[in-house]
Amino acid sequence: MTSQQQQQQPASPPRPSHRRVPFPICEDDSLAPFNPAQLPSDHFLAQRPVTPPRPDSVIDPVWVDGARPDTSSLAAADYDVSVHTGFLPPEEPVQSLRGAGCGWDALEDRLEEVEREAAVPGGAVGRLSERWMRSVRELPHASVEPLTTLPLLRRAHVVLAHLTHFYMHGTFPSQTVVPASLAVPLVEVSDRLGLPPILTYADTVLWVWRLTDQARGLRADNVEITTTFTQTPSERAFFLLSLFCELHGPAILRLMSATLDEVFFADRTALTRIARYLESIARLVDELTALMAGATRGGFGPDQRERIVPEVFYWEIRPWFNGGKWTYEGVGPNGEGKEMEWGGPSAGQSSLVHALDLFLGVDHMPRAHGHPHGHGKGARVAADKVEKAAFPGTFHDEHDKDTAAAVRAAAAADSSSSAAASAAAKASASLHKAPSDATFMQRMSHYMPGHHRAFLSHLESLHSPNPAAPHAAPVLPSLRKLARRHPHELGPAYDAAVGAMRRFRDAHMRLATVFIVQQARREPARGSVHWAEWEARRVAKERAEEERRRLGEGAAEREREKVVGTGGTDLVSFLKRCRDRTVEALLGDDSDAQAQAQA
Ligand code: HEM
Repeated sequence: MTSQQQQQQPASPPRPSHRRVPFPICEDDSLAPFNPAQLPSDHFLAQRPVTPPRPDSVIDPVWVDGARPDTSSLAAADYDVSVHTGFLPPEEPVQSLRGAGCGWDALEDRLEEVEREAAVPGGAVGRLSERWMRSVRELPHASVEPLTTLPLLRRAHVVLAHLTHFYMHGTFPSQTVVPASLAVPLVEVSDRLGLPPILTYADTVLWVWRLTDQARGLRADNVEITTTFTQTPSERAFFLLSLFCELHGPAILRLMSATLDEVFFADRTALTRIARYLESIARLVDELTALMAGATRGGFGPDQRERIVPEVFYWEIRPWFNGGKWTYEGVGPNGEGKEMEWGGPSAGQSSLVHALDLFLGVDHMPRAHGHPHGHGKGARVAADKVEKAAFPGTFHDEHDKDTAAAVRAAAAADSSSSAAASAAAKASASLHKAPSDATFMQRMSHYMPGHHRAFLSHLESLHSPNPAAPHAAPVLPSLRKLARRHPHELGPAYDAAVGAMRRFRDAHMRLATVFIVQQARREPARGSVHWAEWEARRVAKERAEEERRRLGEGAAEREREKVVGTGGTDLVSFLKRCRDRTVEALLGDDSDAQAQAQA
């Protein structure tokens, strides 16, 4: 543009210098390249966490310097979120700790051995050799001393968490004691990462990939999953499905960041831009939905070549993921064992989905049935009851004590007996441990790397005044509030984004139905360790049917619910509830939107 043309342009209103979308949003974006110094200090992608994650666990000063997240990513580096890779690490993960010394070579060796041993037709749950199990117990204690960077710590968690799950489910019924050779370094490494000492979504998706061709960078057709339990294409595809979703993270986060910049100003230009960004977010979320729909139909990813076989997933892969109430040997203050209960990995631990919910104002807080906005104590108690029914092992209650006792008793008995089977079923229903007043989504955040959890809590705090420091930082109106205030400018775009999240959850429910609910009803292979458990359930169900005939329909219905339990009914109603919470966020013809706008 010539200087003469510039003079003829209508003068645009002066704008503060930090009104700048921090990253190029799309190809034709005309904004200047991002300079991190231009971000306002309270920008959600700029600020250091107010409280660093798990500060009490950072005991090694070397770690403080060496393991800080990579700050070259120009995005919320202190939160370990990258502008190029989102919640995935900015560099290809460390592939091996060989050469680190201090016991890590031996741990890598055990992992390589067991991956080979477990790669047998029909799966190896409950059938690992005593030779391998013993070799794990006899491992020298690995020291975390050489793990001075975040990528090294991540690899250590991947190795130890996989070895732990191989070990615990290498016998049937599963083990209940994590040997000190795994437990001690796992707890130490977990503390430093702000993770629980169990296999998480980070270990199975975020941190276990490598590039096929280094020159082509991170993209869906150039990435491979490196560590699996079964070495099957189905397991690789299962993790790739989530990884492909995460690849949308950078674009989504950039749009969220740009939106929040505009929310700060909320003038006419800002509202137009926000509407555009929300529509783009809706399109990106629809791409996640398309991935899920592809996986449900049979093929997804580049050339639709990835495929997860539902029965292989359910019977051969998924049992390796189970968490439980385990004794971690040698981790107590005086070297004694410590009992802890944790659930296994779930894409419910994906920070990306949580970030979208927070950003759009999808509220998962428990509330009383029929009271969509009820948040009182009574409402929470009622909703907790529903969650307890769906995930009985999630809560600390009498049931947990019974489960541990039942498992111990069953382990002592014949492993093919129905007692062992039903105890194992009970144990595998033990999913997630966390405070009983937290929602499922809150509990899932305990399974995210500490930096990501801090990122989400910072995102949340942008809209909520800090009662301890009411004047500390300006509080942004939530996007939902803003959309209600400006229904004409923002309503349709906001609803488009929330509607996309609803379609995402609809597609996810279909996926869970095909891969879990339907499979739970099918008979596993006769030779597999699951057959006895399945048979015990079948017999119990038959008994319930007899009861139905004896007691009449209503009572029998209740019996049937008890039997199906977490195998189907409860899971579906839980996922439906997450979907319903999303629908509640829609503004639609929200009658009180105008009233809010006046407020
Ligand atoms: C075959 C693939 C999948 C299956 C069988 C599956 C199954 C499940 C199940 C059983 C739950 C209930 C809670 C739990 O057990 O952890 C769940 C929750 C959840 N999953 Fe998946 N899932 C799959 C893929 C994905 C993917 C690719 C994503 C997205 C990254 C995802 C996101 C979520 C979220 C966010 C929740 C929490 C509930 C909600 O927000 O609706 N899942 N999933």
